[in-house]
Amino acid sequence: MVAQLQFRDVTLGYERHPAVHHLSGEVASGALLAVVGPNGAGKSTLFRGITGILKPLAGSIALGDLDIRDIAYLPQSAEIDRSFPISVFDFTGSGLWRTTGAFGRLGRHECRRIAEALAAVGLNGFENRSIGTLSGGQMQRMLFARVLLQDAGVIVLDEPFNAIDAKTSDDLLALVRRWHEEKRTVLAALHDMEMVRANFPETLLLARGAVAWGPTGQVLTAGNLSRARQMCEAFDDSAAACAVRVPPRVA
Ligand SMILES: Nc1ncnc2c1ncn2[C@@H]1O[C@H](COP(=O)(O)OP(=O)(O)OP(=O)(O)O)[C@@H](O)[C@H]1O
Repeated sequence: MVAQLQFRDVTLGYERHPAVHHLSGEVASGALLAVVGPNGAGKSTLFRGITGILKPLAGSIALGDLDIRDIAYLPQSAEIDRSFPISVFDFTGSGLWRTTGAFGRLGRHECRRIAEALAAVGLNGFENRSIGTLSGGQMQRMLFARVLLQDAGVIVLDEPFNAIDAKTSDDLLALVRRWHEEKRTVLAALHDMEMVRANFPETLLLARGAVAWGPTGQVLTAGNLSRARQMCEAFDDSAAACAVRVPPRVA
């Protein structure tokens, strides 16, 4: 197994209050991993750590030879400021920033790629619409189009199927399957356990720390799910960072 991501006793949090505690483990290159857990379990926090938005309070997340720009991140749609005056075309085109730079000119080739990505998610004809006019499902499709354009080796999806209808969810799940077939590493935070059981071979059950991590069938047991709920309920949100700081290991 070639590890793509390594969590080395990593603790992540906000203003010195830990939200994810002492997580260790590896995500193999090409894995299709579901990250599940109750509300507040730390799924988004973990993803912010992986994408470099949040620096660890202790421990580290090793990326091997992966460049952080080769990680595509689909945030929860609630995190997108829909009042920002930007068109669907330009928003989606920001997926090309890695190659064009933030103020790079979009040539004919780039414009064609953006159009193709929008077509792949069923949004042809929406190019000139302002993002604030999109429905929830259309917004989610646009976020997937941006990830498509990024052409990244690691794809991190935070609740990608939240509050969307079955057709949209099926279409977008097909893209996830395609990324997996293309040997990209995909991590997705999900709440729908049936979807996880049917589509994600590996699962990390999180409740501020790892409750279980491995083959989905062995992780999603009634006992583990109940333990995760209890651990989240018992967690003290105002706890200070651990007194003993674990130094990052040298690769
Ligand atoms: N920006 C922030 N500042 C302070 N605390 C935060 C911040 N974001 C999250 N938290 C806290 O960190 C903890 C973990 O939250 P997180 O959003 O990572 O959980 P989650 O598993 O993604 O939850 P959900 O399923 O509800 O999206 C929660 O107690 C939350 O209140």
